[in-house]
Amino acid sequence: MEVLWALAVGLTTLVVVRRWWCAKHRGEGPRLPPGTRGWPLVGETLQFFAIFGSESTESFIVKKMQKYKTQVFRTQILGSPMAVFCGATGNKFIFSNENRVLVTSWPTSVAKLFGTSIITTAGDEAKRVRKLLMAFLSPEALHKFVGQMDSAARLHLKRNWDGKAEVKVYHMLKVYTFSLACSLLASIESEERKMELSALFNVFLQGMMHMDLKIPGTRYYKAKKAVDALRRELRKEVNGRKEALRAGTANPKQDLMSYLLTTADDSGKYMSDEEVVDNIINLLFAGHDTSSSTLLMVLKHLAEKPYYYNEILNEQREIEKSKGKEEVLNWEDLKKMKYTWNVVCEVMRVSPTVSGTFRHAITDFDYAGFRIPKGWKLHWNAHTTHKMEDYFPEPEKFDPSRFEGEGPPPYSFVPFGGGPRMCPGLEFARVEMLVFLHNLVKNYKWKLVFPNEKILMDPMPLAAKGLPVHLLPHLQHS
Ligand code: HEM
Repeated sequence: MEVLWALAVGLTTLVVVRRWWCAKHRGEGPRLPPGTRGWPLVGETLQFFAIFGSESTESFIVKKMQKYKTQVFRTQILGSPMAVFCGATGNKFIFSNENRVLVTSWPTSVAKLFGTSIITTAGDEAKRVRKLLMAFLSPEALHKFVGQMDSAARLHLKRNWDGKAEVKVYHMLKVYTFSLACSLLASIESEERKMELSALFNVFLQGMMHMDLKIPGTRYYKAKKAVDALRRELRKEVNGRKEALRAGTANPKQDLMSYLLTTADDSGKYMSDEEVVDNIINLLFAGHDTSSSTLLMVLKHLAEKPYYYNEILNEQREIEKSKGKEEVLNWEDLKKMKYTWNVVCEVMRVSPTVSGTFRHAITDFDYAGFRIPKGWKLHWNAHTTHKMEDYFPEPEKFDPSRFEGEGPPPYSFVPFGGGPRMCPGLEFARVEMLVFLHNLVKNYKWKLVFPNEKILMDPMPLAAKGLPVHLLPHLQHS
């Protein structure tokens, strides 16, 4: 009974405090976007992050958009006021105004772990780093890595899928994308070395979004230790590579590490060894979980939709027929994978791997008739844009033909973001995923072990049971 009384008093107090808080801030400026600050201190953090915790990621934002009927609304997340920009118009504004009125934004604790790398730089420095990275990540530079990716995919399938009746797709895809990233970014080929780095990397990933408590045993503390160890290990690789480049036993264009060590920026300046290490860690982070989560969703959709699987198989078989048995894929082959890529795009439309990212306002500015004050956080959201009827008729229908011809209107399909901060790894991801799908479908069909397995957003799509599948190898075809 006493517990009930205490609960009732507690709840009433919370409601009164909340009303007082809302009333206090109601008059804070007629031109601010509509919205509410939610509860004192916590604001609407729980509701907002709940969108990342379930499959129906758009509910919080969609409800607010329906309520306010504007292109932008305000909320309060983790103690900061935030404006949420909706739809293609909102995306266009955010992507076109980097360094003018806004800049990219990561929590300080996360930025601290990444040191001096692309995501922690802004303005001219960000442009300089991006240009150096693009020397390796541009389509032209990636041409020569297609064959290497193909060999890596074949080897991975041979070692980890062939002869198995069942595989846990999520784990296998992570192994594949991490291993490929180690090879292409730093020519790390030893399985033992990859496992050592992957173990450190996983501790880093598990703790990076946690609070910087500086208490031994906490997740962030462990993540900091793990990233320090990763830095030491990659520093050893960099030293070894510099020796080899001097001795002429390494190729200046063999991987990202070599590119970064041997390419100067427009002013003739080279990246420091620390910068090279930090950027490789950054790309390992940004590049492997994203691709594995996307492939996970592609494999899930293909298991559920045999029609699209068969169409992809036909396309890939045509490419296979045009090649010798041991001949690896090349850039021309990738150009023929249009249908397969349209299916991947439709999967990224209905289940975007990255829901959206954050910026912050570096000056007061006006948008859609509202004032956004300097210092506010800003958010753009792929999930909501991808489900808008205006850009995608019958948005719930799975239909890869949306990507034929001109495709969706500008800024409406944004799985890789946009503008100067757009994902620099887009082409890398495209090639990596197409090459993997080519090799997978031509060897296997698969069936979900748990047809209704839940997909969690953590914050990227993750299958609750790891998406185990029954593997059904094709009978030998001519
Ligand atoms: C399907 C796979 C991938 C998806 C869906 C994806 C998506 C994204 C998104 C949405 C952003 C934020 C863009 C913005 O804020 O406007 C981003 C940033 C980034 N991505 Fe990717 N990405 C993928 C693969 C990769 C790969 C393979 C790499 C590297 C090899 C990579 C490297 C990066 C980096 C370094 C950034 C930060 C860019 C900056 O802050 O300027 N990504 N990615």
